Amino acid sequence: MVEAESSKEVSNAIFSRDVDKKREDYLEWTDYFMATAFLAAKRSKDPCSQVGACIVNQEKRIVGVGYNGMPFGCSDDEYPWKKASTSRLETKYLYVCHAEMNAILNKNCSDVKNCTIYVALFPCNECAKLIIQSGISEVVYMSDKHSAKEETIAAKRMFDSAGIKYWQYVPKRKQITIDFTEIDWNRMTQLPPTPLKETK
Ligand SMILES: Nc1ccn([C@H]2C[C@H](O)[C@@H](COP(=O)(O)O)O2)c(=O)n1
Ligand SMILES: [Zn+2]
Repeated sequence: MVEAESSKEVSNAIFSRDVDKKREDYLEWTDYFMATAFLAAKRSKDPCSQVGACIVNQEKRIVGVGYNGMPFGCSDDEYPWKKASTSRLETKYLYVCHAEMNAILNKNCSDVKNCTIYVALFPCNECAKLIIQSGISEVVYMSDKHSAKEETIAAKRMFDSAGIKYWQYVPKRKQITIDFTEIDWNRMTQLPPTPLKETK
């Protein structure tokens, strides 16, 4: 009996310590903004590459989000998603709007001057032009897998000339899980609620 009481006290102490103190494993700003870009990418219908972008102002407010997709009025059920065909007109490349372009065009403020764009893939030359002309001053990217392509080399050349800072994001964690059921978890135990017993 005495033993049971004391172990209860110990567990209460652990739980109260965990819920009384500030959380330590919260998302840092860069992780949050890059994760927002990755979440947006989940909307993409592109079967090969889902790219997302998130524009953030100097007050750390998200002012635009986008992902790669077909333009308005151009049905993503009708336009091609193929990478290669005998005719380029039958590939996605002539039609798809890049994530960066959509994020800039989706902006919810008058301009994106001095903003930072978080993007899953290093911008291509066409998006680099849009980024520069829109006044964005910093690019944070996750992957540079197309670094040898002319589009990427040209993009970097233009960023260097225009004084746009760019740097590769190295995630602190490999994965971020979004679990919609978590909100109903027990605050003290961090466990899912015990399933209700079936009543006869
Ligand atoms: N920075 C980028 C690079 C590419 N995209 C889009 C354009 C296409 O939908 C897809 C690339 O297709 P893949 O050649 O990998 O089959 O990604 C973008 O939005 N932003
Ligand atoms: Zn692009």
